[in-house]
Amino acid sequence: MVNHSENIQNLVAKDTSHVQLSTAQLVEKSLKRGEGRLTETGALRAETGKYTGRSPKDRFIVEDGTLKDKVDWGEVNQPISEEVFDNLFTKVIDYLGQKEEVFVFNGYAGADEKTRLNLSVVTEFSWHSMFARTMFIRPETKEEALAMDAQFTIVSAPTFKADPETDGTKSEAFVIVSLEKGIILIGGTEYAGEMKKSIFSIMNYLLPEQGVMSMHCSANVGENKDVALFFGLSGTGKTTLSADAQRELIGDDEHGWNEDGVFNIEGGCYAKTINLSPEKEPEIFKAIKFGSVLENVALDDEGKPDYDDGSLTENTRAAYPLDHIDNARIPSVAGHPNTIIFLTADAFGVLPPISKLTREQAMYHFLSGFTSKLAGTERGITTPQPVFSTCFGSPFLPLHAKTYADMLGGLIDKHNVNVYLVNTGWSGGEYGVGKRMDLKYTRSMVRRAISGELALNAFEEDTAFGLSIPTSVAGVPKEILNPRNTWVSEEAYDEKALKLKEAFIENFKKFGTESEDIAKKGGFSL
Ligand SMILES: Nc1ncnc2c1ncn2[C@@H]1O[C@H](COP(=O)(O)OP(=O)(O)O)[C@@H](O)[C@H]1O
Ligand SMILES: C=C(OP(=O)(O)O)C(=O)O
Ligand SMILES: [Mn+2]
Repeated sequence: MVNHSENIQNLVAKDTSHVQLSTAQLVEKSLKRGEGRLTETGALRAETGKYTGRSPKDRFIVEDGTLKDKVDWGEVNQPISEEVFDNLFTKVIDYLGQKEEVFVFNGYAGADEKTRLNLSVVTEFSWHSMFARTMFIRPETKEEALAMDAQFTIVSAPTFKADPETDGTKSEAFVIVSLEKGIILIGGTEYAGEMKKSIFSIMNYLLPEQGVMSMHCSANVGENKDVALFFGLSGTGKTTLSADAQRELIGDDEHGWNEDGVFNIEGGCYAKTINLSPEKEPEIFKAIKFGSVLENVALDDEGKPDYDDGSLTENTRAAYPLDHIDNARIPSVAGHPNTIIFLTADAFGVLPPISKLTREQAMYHFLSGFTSKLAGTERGITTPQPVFSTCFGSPFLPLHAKTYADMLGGLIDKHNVNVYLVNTGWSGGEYGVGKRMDLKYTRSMVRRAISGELALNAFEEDTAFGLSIPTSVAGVPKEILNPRNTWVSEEAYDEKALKLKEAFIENFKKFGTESEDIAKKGGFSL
């Protein structure tokens, strides 16, 4: 029998383990160990080698007895046996035990104290500890951190490579969650995003059990306490659109919604930095300074980042604590949302840039989760891949999609929320022909949706999907509002739109006959 907690405690208690180092100490350590370099604004920059995005095929959940019926097993939540887990756990602990030093960060997931999770993150790399310190919620004092009892522990050993033949993994990399033991074991990959997204997956398991909705969305709040949520799969614009000088940022990626309102799960943001510019995304650009971590961003000899350089990956990243954003709300808690925006990056270029959804359409589109996987975010994705990612976050959902959809439906009704579908993807033709929607237009549309101004406008129904498209939006050229007008050929548009509609219908079959009603009311039945 492996005593997991004793093993972890012994590792943490070693003289050579650094527990709860300050940001300055972690930066110094990282530089001394040759893990990274400083940028001209004092950010720490690291490269992650072969793995520059998440590796979903290497992600597993231990099939413990008590979980069998709860987890939605399949391609996303791949089962792995306790035996395989224990064997790898022992190897990884031994491996880390032989290292000259390891790093430990203790903190929280969840800004709501009633449901927050105590975390411990044990890492081989100093810069990974810095990432954890940046992304999770920091205890106020070191004493508080040292006194914590972890409910979940991440053990990360990126230079430990599994042997699929003997270790029972699919490759050298693995991200294995044991919900029962409260352990996440990561090896073979240096991409830091695995750590934050595995904790998110766990919160998506734990929060619904406590009656709290968990969501893959960003959130911000305006002067009038009007809260907006932006759901979307990776790269669709959650981080970019939630950073808005006119509104307080609650968080950029992971939130809970309880009887008091919404709260952030994290303490930091994780922005994509490809083509980042101070003109288009000033808040994010300014947030990258001492205390931030850059991943796979090109750096010249003088330490100046070149954000246009995607030679290491399209998925270049910046992690920064929430307080690097001027108008961040800390603690990151706010009231109930008035507006929900579903972000989709439609690579076919057929969905309107903004449309207002009825309650039924909202349920249908939430369950469908149509969007694209964008280049670099997952291993092997180099061009946008259309995908149905249920709840706009299927890679992170351990439970059945209906659990989340039912909760959201109930909350939308109770709080009378306006829901919009926003296409941040292609316009004027599909990927390769048209171009990505102009960010400044998306921002204008989103601002007007949130202010309530848009709901008062006149709408027309689109021919393909029955969506309500506003006939005008201040600051946005009229002709881009209905995508049919932006294509060179209307026939070509109609053909592509019909294909997408058929794909929607086909995809929805997986939700079974009990969901037929949702499809019918959402306007998607044959
Ligand atoms: N119309 C648009 N809306 C939102 N983002 C856009 C748009 N056009 C281009 N982008 C770019 O797409 C990326 C969106 O990424 P990000 O906001 O980090 O997504 P997420 O947080 O959902 O993963 C950014 O690099 C942003 O500059
Ligand atoms: C970190 C990620 O999420 P996002 O792009 O949604 O910020 C990810 O998908 O690896
Ligand atoms: Mn993001």
